[in-house]
Amino acid sequence: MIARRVREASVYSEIVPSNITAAEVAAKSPVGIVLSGGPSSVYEEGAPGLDPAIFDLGVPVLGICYGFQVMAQTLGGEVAHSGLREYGATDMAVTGDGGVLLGGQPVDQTVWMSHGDQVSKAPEGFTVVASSASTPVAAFANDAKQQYGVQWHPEVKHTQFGQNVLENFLHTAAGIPADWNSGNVIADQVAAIRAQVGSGKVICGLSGGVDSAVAAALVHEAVGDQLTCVFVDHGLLRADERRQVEEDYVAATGVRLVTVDAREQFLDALAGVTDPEQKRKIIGREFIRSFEGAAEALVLEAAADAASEPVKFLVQGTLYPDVVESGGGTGTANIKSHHNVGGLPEDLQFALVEPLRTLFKDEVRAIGRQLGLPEVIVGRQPFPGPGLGIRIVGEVTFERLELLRAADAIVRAELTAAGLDGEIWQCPVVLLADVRSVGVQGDGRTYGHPIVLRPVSSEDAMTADWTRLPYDLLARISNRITNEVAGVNRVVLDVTSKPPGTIEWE
Ligand SMILES: Nc1ncnc2c1ncn2[C@@H]1O[C@H](COP(=O)(O)OP(=O)(O)OP(=O)(O)O)[C@@H](O)[C@H]1O
Ligand SMILES: O=c1[nH]c(=O)c2[nH+]cn([C@@H]3O[C@H](COP(=O)(O)O)[C@@H](O)[C@H]3O)c2[nH]1
Ligand SMILES: NC(=O)CC[C@H](N)C(=O)O
Ligand SMILES: [Mg+2]
Repeated sequence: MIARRVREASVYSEIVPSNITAAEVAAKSPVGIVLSGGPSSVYEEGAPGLDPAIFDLGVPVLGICYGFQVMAQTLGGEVAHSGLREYGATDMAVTGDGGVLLGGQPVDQTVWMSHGDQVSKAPEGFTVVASSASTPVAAFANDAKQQYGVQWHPEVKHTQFGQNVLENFLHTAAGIPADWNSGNVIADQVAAIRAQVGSGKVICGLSGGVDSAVAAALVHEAVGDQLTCVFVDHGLLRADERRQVEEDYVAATGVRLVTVDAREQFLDALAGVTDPEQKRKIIGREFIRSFEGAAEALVLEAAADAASEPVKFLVQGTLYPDVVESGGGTGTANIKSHHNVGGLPEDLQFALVEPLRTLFKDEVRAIGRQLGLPEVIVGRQPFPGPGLGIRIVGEVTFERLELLRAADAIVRAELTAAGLDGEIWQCPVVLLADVRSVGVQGDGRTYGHPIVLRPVSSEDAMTADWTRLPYDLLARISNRITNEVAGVNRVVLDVTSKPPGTIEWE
């Protein structure tokens, strides 16, 4: 979230683990450092600390929540567990003139807090610039050293002046210009792709989704017809998806596209598997096997006329959230293994070309528009690579896929008819295959499965809220699904935000 908000301030940002050394930080030449929050308590055995020399690099630092507490502790202040916890919206007051971080903001404001520990004494040289009823030291500043900290979460939208705090740190305190945007990404990436692949052949996993469409367009811009796109029909697709990609997509972009029919292969590999992480790893592996098959076929085809070399490069539309959620490196939690990152097999032979790996979805959409991709592609709702495979809670079978495909088609048709496609981020439809409940249909007893509707609103899939769909629309969807999809006798609505729920159920 913090990285995302920094980008929103037109400053490039990257996440690194807390055990990075000062030398490694220096090697990256950062112009500012933000220390994030976290669940530990600084005084606990084994709590994440940081290399104290980071504070001597002369780089401006902003500590947030746990980062603020670590800063206090490392620089000679004190952190205590007072038993006064603050969760959620909290009244905070700016003290004095607020300094660089809070100057110009209203004295009384609402911030989002989420902590049980607090800084009981600011380190020497630091001025307290905000406090709340339970937290006298809610923010501090040391202008001479350009070091700042806040107990609350400025990255959260519920914090009234949160973005302003971040921008004050970035632009005013650290003096970083607001000059990062998607325009420079295109030129940089085209150059980087050319340098990486040279005259080699490249294949791109193309799904019909936004990310791979934009990745393919960038690579096409860089290396032209060295590129062939490969669409894998793994049998976990939604109704009509294959035709859409094969016809509409090719018509809009003119890319060279090969389709691999891997329906049996995926279904066989998934037989008997119910654990979500295991499903994701199997799907990740079978995707790569399909790409290998397609690459070999291309080489054989080329062998007929020209010198044919193996395809060494695989383009994927991997985004930063895929990497972050897959536990991208040390120090971040593994939430779920996205098939294209954490689900990749160990014996991967391809060199990956992932020009969007550091970007968020809205940035990718902006790049797609700049590259001239049509709105039907750029504005599409996301659909995960593992598809319906991670929307069947329980074993994936052909019959269950058919059932879910039918329910999903109804939901999509109704949302489109209601004109809501542009308003919701996406609406996973989930089959609880291991749950059954009693119903009465056609005057007889049924013992069927529930279908879950998961409409969400989001800006970047990092956080999301459940979308308040009109009741009459929900009623129509429920009615149609229970009438038209045999085996389903109940439709339920998921009213959980992210966090704590993720968007997909598995
Ligand atoms: N059916 C598929 N065939 C080939 N490649 C795929 C397929 N599904 C996913 N991929 C690859 O995996 C990557 C990640 O999938 P993901 O769903 O995150 O992206 P997307 O489909 O391109 O965009 P969106 O998030 O809008 O659905 C894709 O960019 C693509 O490279
Ligand atoms: O290509 C993908 N491969 C995956 O393995 C995967 N898992 C989740 N998603 C999509 O990512 C976004 C965030 O989803 P979650 O809140 O469920 O993690 C949502 O948009 C999800 O649909 C995936 N996309
Ligand atoms: N959100 C956080 O960073 C919490 C920090 C620390 N665990 C606390 O409870 O005070
Ligand atoms: Mg997709």
